[in-house]
Amino acid sequence: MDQFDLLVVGSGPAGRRGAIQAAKLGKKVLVVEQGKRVGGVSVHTGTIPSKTLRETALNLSGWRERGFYGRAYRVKQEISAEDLRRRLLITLDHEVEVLEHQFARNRVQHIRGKASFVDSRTMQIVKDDGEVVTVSAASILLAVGTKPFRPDYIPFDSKTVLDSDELLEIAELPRSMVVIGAGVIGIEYATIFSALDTQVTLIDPKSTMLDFIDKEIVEDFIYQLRDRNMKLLLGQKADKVERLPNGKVELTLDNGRRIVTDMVLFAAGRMGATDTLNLAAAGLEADARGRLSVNPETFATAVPHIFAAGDVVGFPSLASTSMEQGRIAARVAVGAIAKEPPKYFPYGIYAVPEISTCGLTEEEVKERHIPYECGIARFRETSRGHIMGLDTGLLKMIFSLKTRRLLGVHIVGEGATELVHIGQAVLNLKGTVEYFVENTFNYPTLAEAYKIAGLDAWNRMGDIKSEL
Ligand SMILES: Cc1cc2nc3c(=O)[nH]c(=O)nc-3n(C[C@H](O)[C@H](O)[C@H](O)COP(=O)(O)OP(=O)(O)OC[C@H]3O[C@@H](n4cnc5c(N)ncnc54)[C@H](O)[C@@H]3O)c2cc1C
Ligand SMILES: NC(=O)c1ccc[n+]([C@@H]2O[C@H](COP(=O)([O-])OP(=O)(O)OC[C@H]3O[C@@H](n4cnc5c(N)ncnc54)[C@H](O)[C@@H]3O)[C@@H](O)[C@H]2O)c1
Repeated sequence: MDQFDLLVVGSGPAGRRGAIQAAKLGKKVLVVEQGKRVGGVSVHTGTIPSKTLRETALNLSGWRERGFYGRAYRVKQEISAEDLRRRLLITLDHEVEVLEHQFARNRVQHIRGKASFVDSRTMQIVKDDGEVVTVSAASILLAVGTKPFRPDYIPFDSKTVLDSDELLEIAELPRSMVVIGAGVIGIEYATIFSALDTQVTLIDPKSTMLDFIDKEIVEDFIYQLRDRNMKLLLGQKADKVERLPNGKVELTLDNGRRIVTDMVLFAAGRMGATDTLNLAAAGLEADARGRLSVNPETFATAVPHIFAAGDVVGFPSLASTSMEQGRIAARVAVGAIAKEPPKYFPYGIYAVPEISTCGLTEEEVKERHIPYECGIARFRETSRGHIMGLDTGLLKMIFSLKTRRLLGVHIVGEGATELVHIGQAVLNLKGTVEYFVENTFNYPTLAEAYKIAGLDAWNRMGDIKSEL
């Protein structure tokens, strides 16, 4: 039986970063991955495919140029599912190639198979051909991620009623689509398909959406979705979903309303992929959603030499945070020093338009009774915005009146997920409104919106007090 310093189950962002970190510290590392290729949900069905699809949709539809040339502008008149898939396959190939090269350079061994516990230090790996390999390790990192939540009352068929993993395989683009679940996945895909001229209806039992995002940003976002004729049915539930003989799908909502559509995407959350790990043999137990509890600083589970990181430990379930969690877990596992990441990390929602945010929302600032001032800039006020033909886009910053420090930055619009990092740096370095007022920004850029929003707040906050 082979013996390793660290055995990593799963090759997504958490597993991959953890494995390479341990290898960089000179440890003998094995990664087990059940999928055909390394990369995890992030590379094969989640982050990278959805973002590639978005990029292709925006490029081929000419979406970014419509501010100038009108809503009828198209780069390609007939966009097919094949057009979308072509770019996807090339991007995924590159991602996997880079990852395999990283493993090879760092002497990380990897094996294809399904891992499950024999005891707390031993796992068996069942390969595709049925061969069983047993390995043991001083520490184990569970980075098994999640799979889509698929309740029994939804008649999934991979063609007209699908989950978000299956959506990438569709043969043709639907003319109409109902998305069930207005979480991040549902919203991203709903807006991407809407940009491709699919008539999209988004349904969620909750009467609000994106509750963790600043309300003003969500209101602006919703306005933009309605303005382009997307239907938002919030506070409504699909009680029944039936496939019709003519190939369409009929939904019956809890208020009796019926909707007939070409395709249904069910995107109502994900479950930790722990059901086949035989956790009990290691002395571990998952919660009802298949997730594992960990110490938030070390990512150790209840069994001290078994760690878990990434989506399997729950919030925030991002590729970005999963990578950091995996790295920290691996460092702790092999006895190196690990530092907690800064408190505020960015959240990027790659909808059309993008939303990105870091720090406290205005609602949170109010709840904490912090006296504050907001600064707002609209992209259409920037020269770069004029050049790009933008008539939407909003950047909002919130400052403490007491310390003048930036408390939160919230953006909706073109480039939001890139722009947010300026605010994130100022926030985590404890910068004040003066940073934006005193520094010169490149011109013309969208980043100039920071300057405009900074000045907007500063004009109302008054000049710096002498005691500061
Ligand atoms: C549609 C979609 C879009 C997303 N977009 C973004 C985004 O834009 N930005 C962002 O930051 N995040 C995004 N995410 C979230 C992101 O993909 C996840 O946070 C990230 O993939 C989690 O990484 P992970 O390492 O925990 O596991 P995963 O990436 O889920 O990988 C886990 C791997 O473990 C393997 N595995 C599981 N069980 C076993 C076993 N028993 N034996 C062997 N192997 C096993 C699986 O096959 C899988 O390959 C998105 C997710 C989805 C679904
Ligand atoms: N850009 C990004 O960072 C990004 C993109 C996609 C996904 N993700 C991650 O993936 C994870 C999963 O995303 P998600 O959108 O599937 O889940 P989610 O939990 O964020 O949202 C699920 C939505 O479905 C609704 N819902 C729950 N049960 C339902 C039911 N039975 N019928 C109808 N609606 C129901 C909920 O009200 C909620 O609005 C998230 O945690 C997210 O962080 C991140």
